Amino acid sequence: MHTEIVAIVPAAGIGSRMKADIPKQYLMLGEQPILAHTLDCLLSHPQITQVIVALNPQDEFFADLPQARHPKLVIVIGGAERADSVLAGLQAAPADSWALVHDAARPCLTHQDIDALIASRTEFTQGAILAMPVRDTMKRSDANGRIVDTVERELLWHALTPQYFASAELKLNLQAALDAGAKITDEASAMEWAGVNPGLVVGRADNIKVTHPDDLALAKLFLSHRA
Ligand SMILES: Nc1ccn([C@@H]2O[C@H](COP(=O)(O)OP(=O)(O)OP(=O)(O)O)[C@@H](O)[C@H]2O)c(=O)n1
Ligand SMILES: C[C@](O)(CO)[C@H](O)COP(=O)(O)O
Repeated sequence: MHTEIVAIVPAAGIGSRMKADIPKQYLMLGEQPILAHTLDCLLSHPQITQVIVALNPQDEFFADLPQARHPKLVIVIGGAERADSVLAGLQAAPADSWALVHDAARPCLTHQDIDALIASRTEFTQGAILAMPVRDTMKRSDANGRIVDTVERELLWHALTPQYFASAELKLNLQAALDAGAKITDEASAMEWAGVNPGLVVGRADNIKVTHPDDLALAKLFLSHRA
């Protein structure tokens, strides 16, 4: 059974936690911006037929990226929240495709992890996400920063991206969850809202999301080790 696989890249954020003077996806990471690294990984994967990028309506940087002219690329306008940007990408996805939704801010993704996630569909037929088991003891705090209790960590995971679902099912469930006012911070939470139990595929620890200023040096170190 051949299924078309598209990548959807929410890239419409402003990166406020990064405290930079430009959106974080355009901060230089070695020789090119963060988003360029992310796009290179997805555009070069042989099973990905389209890369749909959701941009901020005020984006003034994307057109200058060499990747902007790639024949596999499709541009859509993102929305107020990440989920809205993903939904805009899903509107442009072929109806019978499967979507790999991947944060622009995760530039250290590898083909190895993409291959593992795509292959997981034989086991997780309703979709799966890359994730990392929690390694530290996990504490829950009160509003004053004091420990309330320790959370059992054996079954806790860090959700990563890509997150891999049938485009039509994800679009339907994401729209319904948002219409119902559900808090949706990743694609799996929309599928969970609809009663699906997505699979968890162990991903690389270096597939970090560049969120705070010190994440940039870490991402640079990870990519330099690849080279
Ligand atoms: N309205 C939004 C908000 C976020 N994103 C994208 O979703 C990804 C993960 O979100 P996050 O790391 O939170 O990025 P920002 O929202 O830009 O960061 P911040 O929350 O610090 O402003 C990023 O690639 C970001 O560009 C998006 O496409 N549309
Ligand atoms: C999708 C995600 O990267 C999974 O961990 C995360 O939920 C994004 O959160 P953000 O606050 O939008 O960065």
